[in-house]
Amino acid sequence: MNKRISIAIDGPAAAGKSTVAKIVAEKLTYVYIDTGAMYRALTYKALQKGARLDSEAHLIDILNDTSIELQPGEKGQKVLLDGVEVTNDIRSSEVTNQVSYVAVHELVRKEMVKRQQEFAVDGGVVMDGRDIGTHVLPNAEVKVFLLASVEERAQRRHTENIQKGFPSDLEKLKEEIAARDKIDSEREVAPLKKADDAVEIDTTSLTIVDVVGKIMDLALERIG
Ligand SMILES: Nc1ncnc2c1ncn2[C@@H]1O[C@H](COP(=O)(O)OP(=O)(O)O)[C@@H](O)[C@H]1O
Ligand SMILES: Nc1ccn([C@@H]2O[C@H](COP(=O)(O)OP(=O)(O)O)[C@@H](O)[C@H]2O)c(=O)n1
Repeated sequence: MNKRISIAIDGPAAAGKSTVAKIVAEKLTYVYIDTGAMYRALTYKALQKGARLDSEAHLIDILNDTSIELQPGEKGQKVLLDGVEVTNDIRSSEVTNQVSYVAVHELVRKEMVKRQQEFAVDGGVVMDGRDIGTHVLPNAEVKVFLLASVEERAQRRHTENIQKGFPSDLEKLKEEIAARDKIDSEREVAPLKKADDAVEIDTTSLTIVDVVGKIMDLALERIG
């Protein structure tokens, strides 16, 4: 049997990480793990409980009492929070605009990283996030850092919102994406950063098929 490797895909908001990670995982029959969904699920629960998002102690208490499951579903990955599906709820703009404040806390990250590493223990995973190549899977055989201009990323989310029938304001999206990138890149613990050994791919003028092709080439080289 071929070696089952780990593939880490990091990058800023709306760079295309989850889209290509999902396709690469399908092609290789690997498990896809969306780590952003885990931070989103915790944020959703904390907001429901009226928790202060600047209170690390409160958030870690909530997380220690929370189960987050990621399951393959018909339309991509399903997210279960304490056994209840929240796949769509965690994509609300309220969660999107608050999640980076939850993700700054060291103890929260430590627990999330532990859970993520457990998912990946047997290899055969494609994991996307912000700190996968640098902290979660530092020994991943393939590390990719996806980039695109903020204008392109906002336009992609805008098109996606319109296709889904959601209200969408391109200028506001641009500001929100830039604000989230800033918090994610400037936080002290495991900031968004390209791992030294990651391959950078600027997707601004690439199609999804192009990006998947480049990652598959890297993966197949390592799988042998
Ligand atoms: N290379 C690409 N070219 C055009 N659109 C893309 C590309 N990659 C992803 N997209 C689209 O951009 C949007 C954001 O992608 P997504 O995978 O959700 O980003 P991320 O996981 O990095 O936040 C989606 O609507 C997706 O279909
Ligand atoms: N490994 C990760 C994944 C996400 N996150 C946080 O979770 C947020 C949401 O991640 P996401 O991947 O769902 O974001 P999108 O780019 O898909 O909108 C990010 O903006 C980060 O604040 C993180 O800190 N570390």
